[in-house]
Amino acid sequence: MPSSLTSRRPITTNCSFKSLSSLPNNATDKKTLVKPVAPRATVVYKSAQKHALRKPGNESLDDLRSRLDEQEKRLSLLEDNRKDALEKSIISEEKLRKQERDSAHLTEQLNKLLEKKQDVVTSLETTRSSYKSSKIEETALTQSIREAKVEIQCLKASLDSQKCKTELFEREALEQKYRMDNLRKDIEILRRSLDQEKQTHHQHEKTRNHRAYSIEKIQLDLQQLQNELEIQESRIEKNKSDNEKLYQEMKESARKLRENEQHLEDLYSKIHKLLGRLETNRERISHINSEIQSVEKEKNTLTRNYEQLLNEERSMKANLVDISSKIESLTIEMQRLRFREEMNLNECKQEANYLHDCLQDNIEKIEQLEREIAASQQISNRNKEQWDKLQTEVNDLQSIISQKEREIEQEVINKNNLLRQIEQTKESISLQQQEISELDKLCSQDEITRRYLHNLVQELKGNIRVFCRIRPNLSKEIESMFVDNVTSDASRLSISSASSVSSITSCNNTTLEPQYRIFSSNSVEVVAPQKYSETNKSAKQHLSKWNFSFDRIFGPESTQEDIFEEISQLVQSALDGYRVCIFAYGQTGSGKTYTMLGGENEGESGIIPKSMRKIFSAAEYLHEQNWEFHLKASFLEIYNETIRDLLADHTISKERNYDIKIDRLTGATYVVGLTVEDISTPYQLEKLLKKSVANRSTAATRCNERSSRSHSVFRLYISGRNNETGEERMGLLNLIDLAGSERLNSSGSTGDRLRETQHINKSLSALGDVISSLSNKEKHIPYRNSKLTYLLQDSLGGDSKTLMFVNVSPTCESFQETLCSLRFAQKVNSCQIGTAHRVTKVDLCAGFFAKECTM
Ligand SMILES: Nc1ncnc2c1ncn2[C@@H]1O[C@H](COP(=O)(O)OP(=O)(O)OP(=O)(O)O)[C@@H](O)[C@H]1O
Repeated sequence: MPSSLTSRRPITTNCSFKSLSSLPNNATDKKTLVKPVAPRATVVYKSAQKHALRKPGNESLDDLRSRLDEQEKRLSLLEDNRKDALEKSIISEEKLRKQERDSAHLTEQLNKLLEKKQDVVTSLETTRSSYKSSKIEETALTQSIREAKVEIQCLKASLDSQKCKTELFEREALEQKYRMDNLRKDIEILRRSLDQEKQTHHQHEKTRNHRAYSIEKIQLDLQQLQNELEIQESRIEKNKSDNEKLYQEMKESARKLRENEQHLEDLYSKIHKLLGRLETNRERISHINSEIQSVEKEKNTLTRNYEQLLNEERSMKANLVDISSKIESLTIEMQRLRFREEMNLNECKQEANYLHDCLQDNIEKIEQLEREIAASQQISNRNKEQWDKLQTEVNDLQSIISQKEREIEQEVINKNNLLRQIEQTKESISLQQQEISELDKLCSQDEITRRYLHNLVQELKGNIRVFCRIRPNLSKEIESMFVDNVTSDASRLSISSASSVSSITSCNNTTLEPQYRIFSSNSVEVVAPQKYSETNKSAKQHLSKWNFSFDRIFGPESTQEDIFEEISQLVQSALDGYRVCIFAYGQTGSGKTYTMLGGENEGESGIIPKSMRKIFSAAEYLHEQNWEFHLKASFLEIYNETIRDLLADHTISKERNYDIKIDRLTGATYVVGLTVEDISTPYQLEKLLKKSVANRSTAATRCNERSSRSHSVFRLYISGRNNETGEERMGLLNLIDLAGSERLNSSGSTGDRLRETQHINKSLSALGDVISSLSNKEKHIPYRNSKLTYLLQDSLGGDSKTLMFVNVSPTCESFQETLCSLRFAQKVNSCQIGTAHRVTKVDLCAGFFAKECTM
C-alpha cells in the first residue's frame, strides 16, 4: 500500500541506528572502542598495583628485576591484547560498514522495488479502469446484440407470418387450380355429355325432351360455372393484391435485415477492437507478471541476504522480518491481484467467446433469413406466374364457354333438322333391311350353286392340271447379256419377233438364241437355233421349234395376283372339304419359291401366304353362314430322302427319324412325331411360315446361289362344321416347293451336291411315275419309290385335286433344262386321274389329323 510504503523510509534510518545502539554507549570513536578488551588488562594492572604497594626497601634487585620483567611481560601482553582488540575492532568496524553498505543497498533496492510496485499498482489501476470501460462497452454491445436479436426475432416472426401467408396463398392457388381442373373436367364432361346427347338425339325421338331439359341444365351449369369463374377471378384479384402487399412487406423486412446486418457488422468490428484491447491488456498483464516474477526472484535473493544479515545482525532481523512480512503481504496482494486479473481475463475471454458465438448465430440467422427471403421471393414469383397462367386459362375457358354456347345454339337448330332426317332414314332403313333379307336368301342359294358349278368346272378341267410360268429376265441377267453383246458376240444376227400374240426373247433379238412365243393362254412355242437341239443338230432348217400346251401359261409380265386369281378356286376347294395339292416344278432358279412363297419385296407374296389370307377371309365370310373352321398346319422338308420338321428345333429335327404312315381307315398319310400347330390368326400363320423358311436348308450351287436343295411341303388341315345344319367338311391343302430339277452334267455338282442332285432327280422321276401310273390306271401305283410320293399319296390320288406349276427360266444357259421341264409337264398335263371327292366324315378325319400331332 502506498501509505505503508512511504512510512518505510524513516524506518530504514532507525534501523541503522538500532543496529548501532547495540554497541557500548561510549564506543563512538576508536579509543573507546579499545575498551571492551579491558577486563583482561584490568586484572593484569590490578596485580601490578598489588606488587607496587609492597615496600621497595624490603625487596631485592632480582625481585625488582623479575617484577619488572613480569611487568614488561604483562605490558607486552597487554600490548598484544590491545592490538588484538584493535584489529578486532577494525574488523568489526569494517563489517559494520559493510553491513551499513549492504543495508543501504538493500534500502535502495527496496525503494526501487517499492517504486516498481507503485508503477505496477498504477498500471493495474489503469488496466482496471480500461477493463471497466471495456466492460461498459461490452454491456453496451451486449445490449445492442440483445436488441439486434429481438429485432431478428421480430423479423423472423414477420417472416413466419409472411410464410404462413404465402402458404395460405399457395394453398388457395392450389385450391383454385383444383377448382379450375374440376371446372375443366366439368366442361369436358359437359362436352362429352353434349356429344352423347347429339348421338342419342340422332337415335331416339323420345330423348328430345330430355335433351332439351339437359341442355337447359347444361346452360344453367355453364351459367353457374361462369359465376364461379367470376368469383374465382375476384379471389385471384384479391390474392394478387395480398401478394403485392406481402411483396412490399418482404421488401421492408429485407431492408431491415440489411440494416441489422450493418449494425451487426459494426458490433462485430467493435468486438474486434475490444478483443484487440483485451489482447494488449493481456500482454501488459503478462509483462507485469514477468516483472512480478523478477521482483519475486529479487525478493528471494533479498530474503536470503536478509537471512544472512539476520544471522549476523539480530537488530536488522526484526526489520527484515517486517519487510518480508510486508513483502509477503504484498505478494499475497499481488497474487490476489493476479488471481483477480486472471478471473477478469477469463471473464473477458468467456464474454468474447459468448459474443463470438452470438455473432456466429446472428450471421447464421441472417443467412437463413436471406435464404428464406430468396425462397419467399421465388414463391411469390411462382405465384405470380401461376396467377398469370390462371388468368389466361380463365380467358381461354371464357372463350370456350362462349364458343360452346354458340355451338349449343347451332346444335339446337341442327337437332330439329336431324330429327326430320332420322325419320326419313328410318323409313329407308326398314326398306333396305327387307331388301337385305331377300338378298341373303339369294346369296345362300348362290353359294350352293357356286360350289356345285366350281366343282363341275374342276372335274371338267381334270383333277390334275398344269400351269406354266415363265419368269422374266432378272436385272443381273440383262446386264450380263448387254456385256456379252458388246464385248464378245458381235456376229449375232437380229431377227424380228415372230409372235403376234405375245412373245419374249430370252437373251437378245437374234436367231441364235431361243425364244418363247406364247400364242394363247394355254400354248407356247419354243423356237431355238439348231445348236440347242439335241436330236436335230444336223437338220437343214436353221431353227428348231417345240409346241407345248398347258391348262394355263403365264408370261413374264404375269403378276403374283394373276397367278393367285387362277388358283384361288383350288384353295376354296380345300375349304369345301377337298384334298388339294399344288406343287411347283422346275429347274433351279426358275421361280418355284417365288411362286410358292413369294419375293422379298412387298406385294410379291406367293401362293402360300395368299392362300392363307384367302382361307381366313373365306372362313370369316362362311362364319356368317354358321360355319366354324379349325386350322392346323405342318411344314416339313425332304432333303436327301430324309424328312425334317421345319417347325421343330433344328437340332431335334436333325437327330430324329420321321416315318411316314398311312391311316388304314381314311387312307390319309401322316408323319409320326411331326409338329402340327393350331392356327387361329393370320399372325400365327405368318410366324409359322417365317420359322419354317429360316429352318429350310439351302445350299449354294453354281446354278443359283440361294438354291433350295430340298422339297418343302406345307400342309394345312381345314376342318369345318356348320352349326346350323350339322354339315362337316375336312379339307387338306398341300403346297409344295419342289427342289430344283437339274441334269447332273449341267449343275456341275460334285460330292455332297452330287448326292443331293441324285436324290432330287430320283424323287422327281418317282413323282412322274406315280402320275403316269395314275393316268394309266395301273393297279400298282409306285408311291413308295420316294418319300415325296409316299407322303403325297393321299393328295395325288384320284379323289384329290392336283395342280402343277412348271416354272421356266428364260436364260439361254437354262434352255436344255427348260426343255426337259416342259416335256415333263406336258406328260403330266396329258394325265387324267379321276374325279375328286369331298371328305365329309369328320370323325374319320379327326383321327387322321390327330395322328401327326400325337405320334
Ligand atoms: N415371276 C418372277 N418375277 C420376278 N422375279 C422372279 C420371278 N420368278 C423368280 N424370280 C426371281 O428369280 C430368282 C430365282 O427364283 P427362285 O428362288 O424362286 O427360284 P427357284 O426355282 O425356287 O430356285 P431353287 O430351286 O434353287 O430354289 C429369285 O431372285 C426370284 O426373286
